[in-house]
Amino acid sequence: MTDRPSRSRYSDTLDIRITDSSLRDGSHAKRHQFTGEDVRSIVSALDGAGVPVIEVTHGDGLGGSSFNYGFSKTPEQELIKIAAETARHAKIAFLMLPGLGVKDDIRAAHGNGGRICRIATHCTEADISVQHFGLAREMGLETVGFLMMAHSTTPENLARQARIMADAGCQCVYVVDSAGAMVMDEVTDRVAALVAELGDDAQVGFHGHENLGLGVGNSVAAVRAGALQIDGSTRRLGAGAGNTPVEAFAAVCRKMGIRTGIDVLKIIDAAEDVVRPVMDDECTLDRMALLMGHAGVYSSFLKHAYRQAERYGVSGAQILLRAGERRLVGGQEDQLIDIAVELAAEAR
Ligand SMILES: C[C@H](O)CC(=O)C(=O)O
Ligand SMILES: [Mn+2]
Repeated sequence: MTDRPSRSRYSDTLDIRITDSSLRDGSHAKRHQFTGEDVRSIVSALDGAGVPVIEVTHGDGLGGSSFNYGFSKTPEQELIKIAAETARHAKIAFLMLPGLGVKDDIRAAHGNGGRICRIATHCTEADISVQHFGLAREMGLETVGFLMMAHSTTPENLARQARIMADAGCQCVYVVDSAGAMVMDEVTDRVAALVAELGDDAQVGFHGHENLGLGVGNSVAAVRAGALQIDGSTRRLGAGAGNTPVEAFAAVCRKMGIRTGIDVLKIIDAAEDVVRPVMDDECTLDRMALLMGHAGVYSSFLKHAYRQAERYGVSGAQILLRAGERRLVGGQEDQLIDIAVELAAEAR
């Protein structure tokens, strides 16, 4: 592979490390209805295929089970525990959004076998993660920072926010394309800005969505720009049109000589035989998902938009377009109700 800084290698055995988010980002697509058995079967298959990290939590992270975001069928701490008991090699990661989850949730996830604490903030609000990174490091957890909706700020601003996370104890800061709105050069510029800012203080990661059909291409661009950790979801099981498909990305990496530690044939089988049966539907690049990428809308809004469109008899596509105009961010799911009411009033 060319164009990659020679110092960039995750470890002696891996060039990059892939985290599978199907049991966390995929929770949005499942409307947070994962069962213990779903987690057991998916973790077992991914672990057997050599996936090094598997993320398990409510789609909106620890404490996400609520009226605003949607209630979980199974308590997430129970799912984390099952995942940790099932995995033989993979580390179990969990996500938390400060304020939605609290420090006690981190302690509980650690007690249940979670080993990587991923803390997510809007891309201009890294300062709210400082105390959580401090706690996680004190507890001996590996730390990852998630700068969400990264398309909505400049590479320079994003790098400044990454510095806040790294100084607080974050070991890898992710450029998170929550809306699946970035095209390759935008990923390259942001990842490169973080790599330049962080140097050896922290690694850089990339989390993509398929809303413009660019999950794999954008992830390759991120690796070329120096990202050492990449997220994906097997069978694209994630919000919006889903995440970068792990099985396709692993196959592409193999062709490019990038070592991921994942057995391509086994992950292809896991996608088809284990993950697909758990999914309600395929995560597809249909009109609604494509509009999200086009208008820069948070992927997790998709199911909420469908729900409010049905409830108020208005167009889901119009809801998403207005959400883009209002530049809504994660946590403003209730604003979709406001938009639906507005559209219904206009129609009368
Ligand atoms: C809480 C969000 O679903 C985190 C995420 O996966 C994203 O922003 O993308
Ligand atoms: Mn996501």
